[in-house]
Amino acid sequence: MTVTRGLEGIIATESSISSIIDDQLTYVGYDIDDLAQNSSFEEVIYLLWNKKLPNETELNQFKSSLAQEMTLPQAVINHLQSYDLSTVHPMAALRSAVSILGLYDEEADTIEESANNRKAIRIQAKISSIVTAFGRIRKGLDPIQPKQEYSYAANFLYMLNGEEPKDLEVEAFNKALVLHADHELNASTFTARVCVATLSDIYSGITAAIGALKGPLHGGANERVMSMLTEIGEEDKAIDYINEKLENKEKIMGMGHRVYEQGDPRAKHLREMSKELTKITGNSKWYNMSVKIEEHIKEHKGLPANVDFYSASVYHSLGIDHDLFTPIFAVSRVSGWIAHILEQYENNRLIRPRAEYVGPKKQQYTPMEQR
Ligand SMILES: CC(=O)SCCNC(=O)CCNC(=O)[C@H](O)C(C)(C)COP(=O)(O)OP(=O)(O)OC[C@H]1O[C@@H](n2cnc3c(N)ncnc32)[C@H](O)[C@@H]1OP(=O)(O)O
Ligand SMILES: O=C([O-])CC(=O)C(=O)O
Repeated sequence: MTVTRGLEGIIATESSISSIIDDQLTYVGYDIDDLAQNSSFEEVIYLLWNKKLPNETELNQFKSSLAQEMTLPQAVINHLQSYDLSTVHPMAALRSAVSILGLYDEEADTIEESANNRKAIRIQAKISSIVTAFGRIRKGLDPIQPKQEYSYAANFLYMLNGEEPKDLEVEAFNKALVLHADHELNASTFTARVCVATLSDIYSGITAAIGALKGPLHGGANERVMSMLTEIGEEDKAIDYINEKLENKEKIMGMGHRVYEQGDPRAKHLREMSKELTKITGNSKWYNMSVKIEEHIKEHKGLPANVDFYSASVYHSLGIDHDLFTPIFAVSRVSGWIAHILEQYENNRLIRPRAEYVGPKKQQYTPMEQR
């Protein structure tokens, strides 16, 4: 047996959802640059789930079905209010809350196609309400009901902050959601597919995927990028800080990627947004510091920035709490997880690779009293 550590380069499935070819990312064949520039997040969700762009009527219907499903069961809110949110990481709370959401969905345990399509809408709609409710409850505030007339991006910011978001904020947040929506067979998507390939249900698949996204080598990196920038504090300290980390063989969060060699095509959009948002904050420190780090790592390690690097300063500029960065990634990526889960069900086979056994062999069993 040949072991490929981390399954690098292994083609584990066929998929017609997103592709990365020659460092270019497409969703259903549409270039991410075009989608980031032109589309709403709702349009992208529709594209990922239906493999075609919606016409105006289809999009309006889709938007309204999402907006109608955003309200959370009171039991989920009660659950969020029942523990000490000052000590719980929001990704842990989200993982548990999505699982609990399944307990209040009468169709949770069926994997029948039309039920799955209805659950897809419910989960996509409600995940944003869970994250924003968490963000408010821990500050002693009540969750806010979404506005039917708002877009998904605008509703998220509104439900989090309780005030009408500015156009530039909605535009930036919508673009971030579009850019994070899907990414071929990344670790959390693979996790979701492995889970449902046992013919388990969609809530189990999403709960498992949230657990995988939480880790710092994956979605958890965006929060840690902001911790790093905050720890550095001043622009002129950035290079010494990074050099020390590299000398200690520590990884720089938001840098490097398993698949991209030259660079992550999403990073340039987030870099531009990070720069643009300094217009709102009047503070270009985090953007300037990020550029310095990116250039230094590229030059000295040959590693490009990934999607998590500039999303940190983008979300910070939008006034979002740092530990909500990864939950926001989940709010977007759940669209991709659902698309992959539905694709897995369509042509399912149990995912069960092998391990090469390297432990001791032919051991003699010793009775307890002789050990
Ligand atoms: C949305 C996302 O999930 S994007 C990724 C988010 N994660 C991060 O930003 C965390 C930081 N980055 C990393 O840890 C890695 O680049 C990963 C996990 C993303 C991909 O890495 P892999 O393909 O598994 O590469 P691996 O971790 O084996 O690293 C290969 C070499 O590059 C180095 N390297 C990779 N990334 C980094 C980094 N960010 N900082 C410093 N060195 C790095 C490793 O130390 C290793 O060096 P060595 O060969 O001298 O030991
Ligand atoms: O594809 C990966 O390995 C990680 C990533 O960039 C993502 O999930 O967006």
